[in-house]
Amino acid sequence: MQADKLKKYRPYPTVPLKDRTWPDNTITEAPLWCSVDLRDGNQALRQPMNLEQKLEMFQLLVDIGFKEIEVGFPAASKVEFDFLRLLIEDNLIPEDVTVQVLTQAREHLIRKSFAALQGVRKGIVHLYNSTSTLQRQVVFKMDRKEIIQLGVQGAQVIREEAERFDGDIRYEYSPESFTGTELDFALEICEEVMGVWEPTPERPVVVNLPATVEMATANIYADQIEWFIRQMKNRDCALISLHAHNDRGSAVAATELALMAGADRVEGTLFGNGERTGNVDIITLALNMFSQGVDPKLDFSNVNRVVNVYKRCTDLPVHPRHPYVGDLVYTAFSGSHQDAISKGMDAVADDASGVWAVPYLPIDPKDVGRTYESIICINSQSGKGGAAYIMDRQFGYKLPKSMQPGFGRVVQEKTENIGKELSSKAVYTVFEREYLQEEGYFRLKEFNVLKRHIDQQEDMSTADVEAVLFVNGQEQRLRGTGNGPLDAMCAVLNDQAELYFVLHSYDEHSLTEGASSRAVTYIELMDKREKGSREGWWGAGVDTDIIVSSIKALLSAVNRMHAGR
Ligand SMILES: CC(=O)SCCNC(=O)CCNC(=O)[C@H](O)C(C)(C)COP(=O)(O)OP(=O)(O)OC[C@H]1O[C@@H](n2cnc3c(N)ncnc32)[C@H](O)[C@@H]1OP(=O)(O)O
Ligand SMILES: CC(C)C(=O)C(=O)O
Ligand SMILES: [Mg+2]
Repeated sequence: MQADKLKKYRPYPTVPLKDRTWPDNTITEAPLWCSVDLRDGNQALRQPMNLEQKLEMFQLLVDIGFKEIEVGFPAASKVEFDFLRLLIEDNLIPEDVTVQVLTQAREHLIRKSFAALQGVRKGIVHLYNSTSTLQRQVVFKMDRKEIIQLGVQGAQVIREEAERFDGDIRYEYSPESFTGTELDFALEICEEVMGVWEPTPERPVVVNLPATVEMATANIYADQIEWFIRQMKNRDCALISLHAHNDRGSAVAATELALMAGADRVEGTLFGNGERTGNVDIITLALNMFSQGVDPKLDFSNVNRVVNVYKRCTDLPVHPRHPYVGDLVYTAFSGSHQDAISKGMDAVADDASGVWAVPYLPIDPKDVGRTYESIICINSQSGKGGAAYIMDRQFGYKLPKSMQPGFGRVVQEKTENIGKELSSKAVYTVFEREYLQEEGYFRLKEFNVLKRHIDQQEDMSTADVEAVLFVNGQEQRLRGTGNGPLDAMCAVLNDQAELYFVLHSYDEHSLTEGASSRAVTYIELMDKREKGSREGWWGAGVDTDIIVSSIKALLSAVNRMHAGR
C-alpha cells in the first residue's frame, strides 16, 4: 500500500482493562436472541420487503423460535407501519413472542411508533441516538451534554407513552455507534437513559451496545463489553445486548467473545444480512453453539426452508460456502478429504457413544436437514476413496480395497475428459461401463454346468462346464474341469482361449435383500507371466445367481486384462 494512503487511517485504541476475565470463559448457554431481519436486514435491501414478504419472514422467525423480533421502524414508512398493524389486528403474534420497534429520539417518531403498537400484548420500544465522537461532530453538531439531552428527552417521551399504554411495553436503548464512542461517555448516556426509565431487576431494560461499524479486532469488543458491565451501576436492572456489524468480517467472533464477557442478549439476522457487510449471522452463532453441545434454543433443523424463505424475501443469494448452510459446505471434492470423511463415517456408524467425530465435518449434516448424498462429490481432485464411497453409500457396491485404485483411475480419467463434476449417477455409469458391461473380446453366450460332484468325506468337489463364447466375434464351444464351476471356467479360458492368469482374489455380497436378491462378485486376476506385479486385473459381475455373477465377473476381468486396462 502506498504510504499516503496509509496516512489516512488510525489504529483503534485498546481498552484499559488489564485484568480482563472473558478469555477464561466459555459459552455454556444460549443468549436471549432478537432477530432484526425485518428492520436492520430490511433497511439494507435494495428493494425493502413488501407486506407479504415481511409476513413470510416473520412466520419463519417465529418457527425458528425467536421470542423477540424487531419488526420494523413503524414511523419510517407506510409499509412498516401497516405491517405492525397487520400483525396486531390479525392476531399473528404468538403469546410468547415480543415484537420490537425501533425509533429515533424524535418526539413525532416516538408517538407514531406507539400508535403503530396500539393493541399489542408485549412490545419493546427501542430508542437510539448516535453517540460517537464523529457523529457528534459532523452529523449532530452537538456536544456530549446535548447528545445526552437528546437521548434523555426521547426516553421521557417513551416513558410517558408507555405509562398510558394498554399493554406490556419494555424499553431498549442503543448508544448507536457505540464502538466509535468513548467508553465513559457511552456508559454515562446509558445510565442517564436508565435513570429516566427506572428499571428494576424484575423489569430490566435492554442496553444494546452496537458495533454499528466494526472497527477493531474481536477481543476489543469483548473488552468494551466487560469494561462496561464492570463499571455500570444497576447491572441487575439491565440486559446487556450485543448488535455487531461485520465490517471487518469478524462479527461472529466479536459476538462470541462479548458473550464470554458477560452479555445476555444478541441482536442479529439470518445469513448476516444487514447494512454494508451485514449484521452478525445468527445461524452461524447458533450452530457454533450447537457444534459444542450447547442448545442454541433456535431450531435450524431444516436449513433448506430457511434458505428458501430468505431468498424469496430478500432477493439475496446465499453463498455456497456460507457456514453450516451453503450448498457446498458439507461437500468434499478433494481426495484426501473424501478418504477421511468416508473412514470417519464408518467409524461413527460403529461407535455406540453417538458422539459425532467425522474429519472435516464439524456437525452432522442431517442435524440441519441435509442428506449425506452430497458429502462426497467427484471431480478431477478426487481420489479412489470418494468414488468407492459413492458406489457404497448410494448404490450398495462395497468395492474391495485393492479394486479401488483402479476404479479411482477410471473415474479420474472421466472427470479429466469432461472437465467438470461427475454426478453420483455418472460415477455408477462409469462403473457399469467399465466392469459390468457384458461385452468385449470374450463374450459369454451360454454357460452350462455339465457335471457336479461333491465328496463330503474327501472334502473335495469337481465340476465340468461348457461355455459358448464369442472370442473376438467368433463363436466357440469350450469345455473345462475344475474344483467348482468358476475354477472350471478359469481352466476353459486359460487352456483353451490361451490366457495366462491366476484367480487372485474373490469377493461377493448381495446388493438387495430377499430371496431374489442380486449379488455382485468382484474378481481379481494376476497375469502369470508378470512376476511380482502388485495390482491385478479386476472385474465385476451382477446376477441373481451367485455362480453366474462370478462367471460374469471373471469374463469382465479377462476382458479388461485383454484390453490392458
Ligand atoms: C444504525 C442504524 O441502523 S439506525 C436505523 C437507521 N434506519 C433508518 O434510518 C430507516 C428508517 N429511517 C427513515 O425512514 C427516515 O430516516 C425517517 C423517516 C426515520 C426520518 O426521516 P427524515 O426526518 O425525513 O430524514 P432523516 O432521516 O434524514 O433525518 C435526519 C435528521 O434526524 C436526526 N437524527 C438522526 N438520527 C436521530 C436519532 N436517532 N435521534 C434523533 N435525531 C436523529 C439527524 O440529526 C437529522 O437532523 P437534522 O434534520 O436536524 O439535520
Ligand atoms: C439502531 C442500532 C441498534 C443499529 O442498528 C446499529 O447501531 O447498528
Ligand atoms: Mg445495526
